[in-house]
Amino acid sequence: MAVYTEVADEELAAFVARYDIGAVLAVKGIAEGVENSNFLLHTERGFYILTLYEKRVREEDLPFFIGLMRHLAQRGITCPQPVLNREGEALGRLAGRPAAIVTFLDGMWVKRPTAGHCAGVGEALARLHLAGADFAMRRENALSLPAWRPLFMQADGRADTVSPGLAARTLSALDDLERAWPAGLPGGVIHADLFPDNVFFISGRLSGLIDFYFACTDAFAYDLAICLNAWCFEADGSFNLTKGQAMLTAYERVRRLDDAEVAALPILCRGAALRFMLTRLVDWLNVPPGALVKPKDPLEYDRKLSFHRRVASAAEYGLAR
Ligand SMILES: Nc1ncnc2c1ncn2[C@@H]1O[C@H](COP(=O)(O)OP(=O)(O)O)[C@@H](O)[C@H]1O
Ligand SMILES: N[C@@H](CCOP(=O)(O)O)C(=O)O
Repeated sequence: MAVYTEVADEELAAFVARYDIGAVLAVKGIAEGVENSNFLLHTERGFYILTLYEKRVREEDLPFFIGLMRHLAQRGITCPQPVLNREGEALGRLAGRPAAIVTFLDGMWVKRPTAGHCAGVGEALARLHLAGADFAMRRENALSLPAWRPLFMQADGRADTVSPGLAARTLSALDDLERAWPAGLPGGVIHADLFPDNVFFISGRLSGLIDFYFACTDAFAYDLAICLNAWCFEADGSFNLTKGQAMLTAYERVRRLDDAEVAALPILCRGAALRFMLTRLVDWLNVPPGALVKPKDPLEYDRKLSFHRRVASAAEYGLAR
């Protein structure tokens, strides 16, 4: 469960009283997620999500995330909407953290995605990329290539305690990526964390996207690489070509990849795998005492990275050209 910050009942009641959502009837820490503290808030007006922003979210970036969710919703992307308090503000402070209340989205995330789910995500991702085109704000990706070596340094020489050889494998991948990371690919607003737990479905149909707190301005194809990593591998570590094909075909029905993006896909997939391996590794080695959180396995992404390092072209992900 990701609850890093506890909220006292009186403090919560005073915070909620600033909104037009009635009094608090119940509040529960949410048993998913690893980044922020999330609570399901039941008030006299219905259900909401209360988020307290934690370590990786910079307070100055919050207007970008809040503005983006509103912008995307206006363009037909179903995502949580920030609730404004009586002063017209979406952001406040609670228990010493920046905090916001957003609308509750119906739907469930899928633990075992099928090729059909992967197609749904491919299409939704491309729609998100197009919908973000006229969003006026920019936010650099704080977890892109320049951040990876410093993140690895945070593992503080302890990588090999997680798996023998992990430090050497990571450094070799980092060297390769720093030499060849592509520049100038088509880009704009990307979600940057569209994992299964951030995509809701109702009766097999995609019903909404959540968790825009890594969203930023970066290459569209990198976002697709993140999704290929997160959705198209099986529990035994194998890449499922049918799922990759379903995702890429559905994406391209909405937004066609250009030749440079197709050529870059293998290295983008390596970068995406390394990025999630590194944040997971740092979190695995630094669980805050008393936090209710289940850290995610960094080695899952170490194995995915090894797979991508053997990939020669986007055809191996299922892209037909
Ligand atoms: N707007 C929402 N509507 C419904 N459930 C939500 C909403 N936001 C978050 N959740 C629930 O909370 C969980 C954790 O949220 P998430 O934003 O992924 O956490 P984190 O900020 O730690 O990444 C989700 O998997 C989902 O179950
Ligand atoms: N998707 C990331 C973790 C990001 O946080 P979450 O709270 O959305 O799960 C990963 O799997 O490493």
